[in-house]
Amino acid sequence: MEVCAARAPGKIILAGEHAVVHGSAAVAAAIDLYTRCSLCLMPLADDEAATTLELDLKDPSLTFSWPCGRLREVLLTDEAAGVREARPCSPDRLASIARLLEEHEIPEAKIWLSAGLSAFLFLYTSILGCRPGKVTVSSDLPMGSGLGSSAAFCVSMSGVLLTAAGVVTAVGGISGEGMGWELVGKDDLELVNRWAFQGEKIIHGKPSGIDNAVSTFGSMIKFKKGELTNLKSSNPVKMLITDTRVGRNTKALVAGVSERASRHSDAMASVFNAVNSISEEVSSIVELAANDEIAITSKEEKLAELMEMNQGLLQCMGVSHSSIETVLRTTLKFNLVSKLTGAGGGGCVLTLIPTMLSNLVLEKVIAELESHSFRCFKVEVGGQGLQVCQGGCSYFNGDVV
Ligand SMILES: Nc1ncnc2c1ncn2[C@@H]1O[C@H](COP(=O)(O)OP(=O)(O)OP(=O)(O)O)[C@@H](O)[C@H]1O
Ligand SMILES: C[C@@](O)(CCO)CC(=O)[O-]
Ligand SMILES: [Mg+2]
Repeated sequence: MEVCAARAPGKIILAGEHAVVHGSAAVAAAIDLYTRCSLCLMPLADDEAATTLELDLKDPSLTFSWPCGRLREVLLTDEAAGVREARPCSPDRLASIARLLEEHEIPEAKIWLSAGLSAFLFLYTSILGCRPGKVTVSSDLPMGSGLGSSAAFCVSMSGVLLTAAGVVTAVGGISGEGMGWELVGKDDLELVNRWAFQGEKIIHGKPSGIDNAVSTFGSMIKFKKGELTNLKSSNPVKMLITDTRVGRNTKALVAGVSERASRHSDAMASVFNAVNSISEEVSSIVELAANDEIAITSKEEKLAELMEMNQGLLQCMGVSHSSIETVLRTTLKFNLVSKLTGAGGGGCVLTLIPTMLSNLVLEKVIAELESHSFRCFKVEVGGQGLQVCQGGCSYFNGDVV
């Protein structure tokens, strides 16, 4: 029984969501909340009826299983057809995957999982064929809330599958972490990113690629038309994340913005253009070195103003929500600026935490936000991207320990 695992981080978008789908620049950073996938490859048995592909989702505690013979029959495939180039999921293959999912009773309240399950079946069978195995997924990220849960799912899944296929290899441990997680070389990361993007297309419809890129490569990045620039943030950027717990779906929100853009093409082109300028300015500001209190405060004031402007333009795109407006009003009472992050329509909101803000005030802000039944997270911004744990990693109940 071969065992390997991968973990990939969620993300925040500091500026540029939605506009990035239409060619504007955006700025995003990895956060220290992860999705972890582990894989046990089972030996091939003579009795095919006995072999299955199993997916165990720890959150929300559901298990799915497909007989390998049934996968072969419906997908008309056995061997994976070369994994060094990521292939898109054809409409025929997506229809076959939908048939396989229909054979499962997905609870009505969890029907939103179908997109993730489709991406899983596509990635698994494309990379490993119809081999028997058990994949376990657990995540720190709220799903469908703007923190890139779909991208972290596709990146960690692609990472573990490509590691098992022997085409991605670990290059060394992470200092200070004795958990067996290792980094991955640049070319391997590029390959994982291309596969994860194909998975994101199944979940998002028309992703820009920013979420899978920041989850794969980590750090803080500027992203424009598929081009990625690493940003060296010279001072820590502190953000509070508030999850409004209002569920929404990125695919529908992205489609809604595109429809508005086709109804008002000139006006929306100006909106996207303004967002592009905001993202360019945000990316230069985060790289500015500020060495004293005055310089740090001035840098933070500029960032806050740009976030406020970006939020106004997201309202123009039609992706704000009354719950987001409540967060904005609440934090403004403490002179703090917030903007939605990710696709909006509910989900998560970012609040810039100035370096000089006292912990006492921050705790008051959190208490007031939580009195609205929102959930707050303090996160580290700009950390590592994909990490893997190859062979030899101890495996316990789906967690790498
Ligand atoms: N751990 C997971 N297990 C199974 N499916 C998942 C998991 N994480 C994400 N998904 C799939 O991704 C979908 C959520 O993706 P969606 O793009 O709508 O939100 P998000 O990625 O959290 O937010 P954003 O795209 O705005 O950053 C879920 O409905 C599910 O289908
Ligand atoms: C809304 C969006 O811009 C970001 C979602 O995190 C979609 C995308 O870029 O794929
Ligand atoms: Mg997503």
